[in-house]
Amino acid sequence: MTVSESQLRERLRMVDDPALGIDILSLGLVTDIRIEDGVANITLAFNAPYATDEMAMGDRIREVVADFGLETRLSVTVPQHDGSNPLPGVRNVIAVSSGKGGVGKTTVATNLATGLADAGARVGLLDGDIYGPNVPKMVGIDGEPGITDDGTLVPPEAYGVKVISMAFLTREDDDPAVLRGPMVDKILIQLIEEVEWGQLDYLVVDLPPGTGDAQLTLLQTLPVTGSVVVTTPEEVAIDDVRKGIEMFRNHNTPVLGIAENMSAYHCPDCGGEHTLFGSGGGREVAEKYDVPLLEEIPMNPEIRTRSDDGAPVVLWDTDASEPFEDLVESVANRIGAINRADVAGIDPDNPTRDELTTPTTYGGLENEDETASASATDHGESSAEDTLEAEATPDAVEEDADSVDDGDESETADADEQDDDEADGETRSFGGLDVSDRQ
Ligand SMILES: Nc1ncnc2c1ncn2[C@@H]1O[C@H](COP(=O)(O)OP(=O)(O)OP(=O)(O)O)[C@@H](O)[C@H]1O
Repeated sequence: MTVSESQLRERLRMVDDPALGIDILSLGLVTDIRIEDGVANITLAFNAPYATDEMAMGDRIREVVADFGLETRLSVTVPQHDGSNPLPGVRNVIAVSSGKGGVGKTTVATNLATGLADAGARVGLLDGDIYGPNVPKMVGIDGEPGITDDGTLVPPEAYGVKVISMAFLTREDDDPAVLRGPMVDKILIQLIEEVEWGQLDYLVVDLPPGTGDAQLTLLQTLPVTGSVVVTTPEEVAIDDVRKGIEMFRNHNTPVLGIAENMSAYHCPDCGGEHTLFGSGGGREVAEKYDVPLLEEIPMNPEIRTRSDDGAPVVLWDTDASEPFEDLVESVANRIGAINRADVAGIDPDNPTRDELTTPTTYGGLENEDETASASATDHGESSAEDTLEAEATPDAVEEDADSVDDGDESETADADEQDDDEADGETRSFGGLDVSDRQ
């Protein structure tokens, strides 16, 4: 059967976006289609690498295309931010925040970062918690960053995650409580801008607890894609969550959702479930503010012992790791939904067809070849093209766990491979997914 590009394009209306509930063509997510030698080359405006929803849409597109007897090659053209972005190589910034201290914010940030890297993504972790920079300990780094000739910090790695922490820049005898505001700002900006982050799919930022000046500095300096708000379920913690959500909304930063930590304790002795900090607070506040409840993480001593050992629990295949695996998936999917809603010009929390504009946001479906790339350039977007080819499967935990023993020289073979590939712009492949960056 011969099929034209416009016929194939129309057929892609059969592929719905699972988060936004609208088909990908109407959303303007299909930015180019070309059929050559029995292969349908389709370009998509996706920007959440390894998000399961985006991989599922890729599979669905392949099925639809196969009905025409064609093979599929999917490219992802990512709108990169313009020149004012201090981190041009970073696709998504995820802020992890909490209204008050001690609720498990750093535990969530470290598990999120290492879990995303374990799925195959390129990840950085910025420990911006000036009052308790615990990230290096929780991921088992005791080395220090390297430094280039021009004074840029080179982050040490753990489990494939590039890590920078306040702990690297403040001496042990520095009392963060006495650091004055401008000094804190200076250090935070240095942590963001003077670091060799390279190309990252996700930069996870562990914010200090609360809603003070340090948080505002970070929000004003970083292009935050969305924030995860961590809380325990009790009333006083929930009151602080409200302030946090309002702070993000005042800065036009999407709230990815609530992670309720220490939700319940499953007692191994009596078999009962105890809600030490009450229950339902996270769900209540999520409903009130119309944001997703991303996960309810039970209290489990294994979560603490793994963190204390510098090997986040998400990397271990146990009962305690499951809520964090789910959280990683929900966060990546939510980031993807927010980016795709942005392309479509609609509200990710209330997507309706009424708000849709012409589906040619930055592609050139109607206008072939040169026009498509010219259109992307007009928007000040350099396009990185990724190729989705197969399903992702997480890397073996043990291999990653071994690599932490090497401390700050813990760059894994995978990461080495990845760096080489990036340098010459060839396809990089890990976790079963082929991705090629054209820089
Ligand atoms: N679900 C959980 N079950 C058991 N222990 C937990 C859980 N979540 C966190 N912890 C433990 O609670 C302690 C506090 O967690 P964490 O340091 O992540 O909190 P935080 O909100 O970042 O604190 P701070 O405000 O001091 O930075 C740590 O010892 C951590 O291992």
